[in-house]
Amino acid sequence: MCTKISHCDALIVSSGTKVTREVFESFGGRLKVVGRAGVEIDNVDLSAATEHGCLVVNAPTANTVAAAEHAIALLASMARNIAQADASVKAGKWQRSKYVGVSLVRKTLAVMGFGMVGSEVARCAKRLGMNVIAHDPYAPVDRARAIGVESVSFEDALSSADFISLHMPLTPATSKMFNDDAFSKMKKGVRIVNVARGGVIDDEALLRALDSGIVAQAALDVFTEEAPPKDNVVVQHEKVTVTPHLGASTKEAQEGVAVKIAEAVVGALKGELAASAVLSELSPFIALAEKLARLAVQLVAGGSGVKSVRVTYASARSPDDLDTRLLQAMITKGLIETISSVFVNLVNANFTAKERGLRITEERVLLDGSPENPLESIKITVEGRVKDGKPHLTKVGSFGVNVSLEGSLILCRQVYQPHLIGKVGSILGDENVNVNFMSVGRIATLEQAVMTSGVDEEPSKEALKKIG
Ligand SMILES: NC(=O)c1ccc[n+]([C@@H]2O[C@H](COP(=O)([O-])OP(=O)(O)OC[C@H]3O[C@@H](n4cnc5c(N)ncnc54)[C@H](O)[C@@H]3O)[C@@H](O)[C@H]2O)c1
Ligand SMILES: O=C(O)[C@H](O)COP(=O)(O)O
Repeated sequence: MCTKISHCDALIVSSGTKVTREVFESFGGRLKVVGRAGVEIDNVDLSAATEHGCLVVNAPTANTVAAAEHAIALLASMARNIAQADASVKAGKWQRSKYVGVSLVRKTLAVMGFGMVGSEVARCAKRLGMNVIAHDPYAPVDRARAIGVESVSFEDALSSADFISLHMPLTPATSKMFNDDAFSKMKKGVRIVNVARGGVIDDEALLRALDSGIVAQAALDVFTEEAPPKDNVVVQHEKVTVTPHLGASTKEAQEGVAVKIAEAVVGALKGELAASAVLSELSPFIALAEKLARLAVQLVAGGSGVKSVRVTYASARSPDDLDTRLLQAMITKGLIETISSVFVNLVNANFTAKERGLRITEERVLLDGSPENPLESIKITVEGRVKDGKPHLTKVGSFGVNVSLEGSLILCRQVYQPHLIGKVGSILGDENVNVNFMSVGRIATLEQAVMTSGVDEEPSKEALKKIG
């Protein structure tokens, strides 16, 4: 493929095509945009795209209904053993008592991930007479309430659901989040549907849950490895119904993503601002804006979600001399990409924010002093500056801190008291996680504080739980 495509300016792919660093290198810098005709862009090497100055755009809404309909189809066919019964009759058997199913009406469905697909599944399930609850730490509570769905905690969703349908993106936080611990909290006999990403389920843990009867049935459209090996024990399990990543495979959805991605690619090729056109003086602030937003959205996890964000730029430049469109696009990117499968770039940032009901208001603080430096600081809920060309976090809420935003950070709110720093250090040390710096921002002695630790390695979820 690499020889043919080296004469192209744009590439459009589905989830099945891996756009690797080698593909970008084979273009010799000619490739200007990669279009992902779908939602998830986990098949595109984004750091290679950035290094090669290539925009990546996707079509995040055109297959939503198709995916939701597929989830409902799998839910209903699993509950009534359609796939297993079909195979049985085709094999010349007539086993009516073997395939007695369960009803959906008045049963509780937990929708995990209340975004475009999850909320559509919830609407469909309510029309089928199901009681629907949702778990999504970043979705505004009123989004679920608006359609009569109760937002609940992860544990409450697991313990009260008869059916669980997964609709969150595959991120470091959601990878294998349905593991032995999660299955142990579920109601015995629960039924699970996954049309999100295979990686959110720990396959071995699912197998143990199926064999122990905790999980009565599973219906899977997505897999950790696609196509899964023929002898994959989960795929071959008699209690499992499987389809080959068909969530978006309707004529209507494929036409929809085709039109949307063509428009996005043309828009990108004509785009006002391309990544490579970034004014070099703003470059360090681009990274700062995105990192502050990624941090801010995680700080509100479990709250009512992010609906409106106020951004304050402190600068000695007059407003007319400082174009913040790019900074706002990067803030949108940080706020949405951290919790979603949508890929945000300069071309789609405004549209994506509006589509998710995210309001970003900007204000300026005009500083005295030399306009040499384009910006003194950017404040979201967190505040940061650029020091020696690197993004720095300087405030979390009302707490002053001073930490580099390079690499991974752990932030802990606490009442500052002796031994806490040592305890956090030893929990991380037990996991061979190297702490490259630690700082505590506090208002006064023995008052509320924020401890910020920079770490070289990603600590385990268990370690973070212990620190919490
Ligand atoms: N099987 C298919 O063919 C198919 C089709 C469409 C979408 N998908 C996949 O389904 C997933 C959802 O798609 P979408 O368009 O609804 O995306 P979306 O971004 O609209 O929704 C994802 C939701 O997950 C939530 N989320 C993030 N982290 C979470 C966590 N830890 N716990 C609970 N919720 C969390 C986000 O807040 C967001 O609301 C994506 O992974 C997408 O790739 C698959
Ligand atoms: O992420 C998506 O949009 C879905 O998984 C569909 O992927 P596809 O483009 O391979 O159908």
